[in-house]
Amino acid sequence: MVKPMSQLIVTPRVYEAVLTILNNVAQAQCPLDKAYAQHFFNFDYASQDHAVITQITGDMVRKLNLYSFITGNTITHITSNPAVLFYAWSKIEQQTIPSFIELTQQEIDNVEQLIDTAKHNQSLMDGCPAWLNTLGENELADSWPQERSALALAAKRFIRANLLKTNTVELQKTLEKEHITTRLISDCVTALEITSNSSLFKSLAFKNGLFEQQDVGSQLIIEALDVKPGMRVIDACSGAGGKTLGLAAYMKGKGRLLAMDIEEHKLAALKQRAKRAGADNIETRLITSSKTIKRLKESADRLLLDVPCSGLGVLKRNPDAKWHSDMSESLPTLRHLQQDILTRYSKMLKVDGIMVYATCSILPSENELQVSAFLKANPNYKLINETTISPAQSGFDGFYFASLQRISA
Ligand SMILES: C[S@@+](CC[C@H](N)C(=O)[O-])C[C@H]1O[C@@H](n2cnc3c(N)ncnc32)[C@H](O)[C@@H]1O
Repeated sequence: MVKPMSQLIVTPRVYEAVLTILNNVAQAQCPLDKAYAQHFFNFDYASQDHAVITQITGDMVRKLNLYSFITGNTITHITSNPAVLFYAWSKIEQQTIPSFIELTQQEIDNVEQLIDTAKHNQSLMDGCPAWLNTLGENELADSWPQERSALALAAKRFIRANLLKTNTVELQKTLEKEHITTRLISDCVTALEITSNSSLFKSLAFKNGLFEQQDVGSQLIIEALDVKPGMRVIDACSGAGGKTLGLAAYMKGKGRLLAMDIEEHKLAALKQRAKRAGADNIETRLITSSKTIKRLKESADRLLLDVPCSGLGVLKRNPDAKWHSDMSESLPTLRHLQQDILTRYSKMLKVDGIMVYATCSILPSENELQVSAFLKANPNYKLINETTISPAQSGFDGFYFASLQRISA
């Protein structure tokens, strides 16, 4: 069972908010982050209530199949009996039962009996759907149960200090003045863990570009590229620039950093974020055809291929992904795309240059097996090292990254 952070105060307004957001995710198939964004755009809450809403909704979305088993409602109709749902949540998360919910003795007995039954099925207690359990067992064998349990926990919040403007020690002091408390992370020079419930994005420190929210694994991928000021660097699947901005900070504004993606709106968001971060050596380029890539042949000292993947390493952060698809169609397509990107995009690297292939997955079929297949077909690259960040062992999100060097044309 998850140990609660503290006893949460569930007011009728919090209760209604959780049900609305949950309905949007479970019934309308809205991604959790969008459901939060929509709700919090329309309604204002005190920061304490905001935190309670996201914690309870997250607890429920992480284990929708468990709540479905206990309430007797399908996942899409999980909110049909809200009092039973909240009672079950209080019991599972060891929280105080909201004072205003009313249940019959029979409903209470039923829930308690079903929780006792569920405790004999650890996969159900971990909120793991059958398709994911089979996939995890096939790919990770004995290490899967531990990873499965780790992926069922609430995600911790981490930020990356923007080295263009500050460092972790200085940032920690600045944030304290805004009542945001943090902890230094020994494994990573840019990371702080947020230890208070404070809202980050309303802080002055965020508006001034002193940090970005980012998991430690992502920050370690940035570090692995070992970029230096003056280099020519390509981030070929940059998205909205989570890692591009970190790379820019290590480059100290010197050299050329090209951020590329196939989605224009992501590159537009990157430009906004770069402005706030004070990162002015970033150029964005939309990939419109294979020519965009061919024109950059042998041009990069460093190349990041942060490829599209199943995202199964970051289920703590995006638990809704477990319920929206069983990935039986998307996973083979993704693996094919990953190998295609490795094969074609690696040609942008100069001889002696280093590229990092990265995913936010812990499945070997998206990670080490992709890299070994690439190396077999391309003996002009060599593996320098590879790392899997295990959610079970690290407490962070799950990632994989491999550094490869091009040894000849
Ligand atoms: C894992 S995400 C990247 C996240 C990003 N690097 C970050 O740190 O925030 C993968 C990205 O690859 C992009 N993508 C998908 N197919 C692509 C392709 N063929 N070439 C380049 N980028 C692609 C997606 O739009 C998505 O933004």
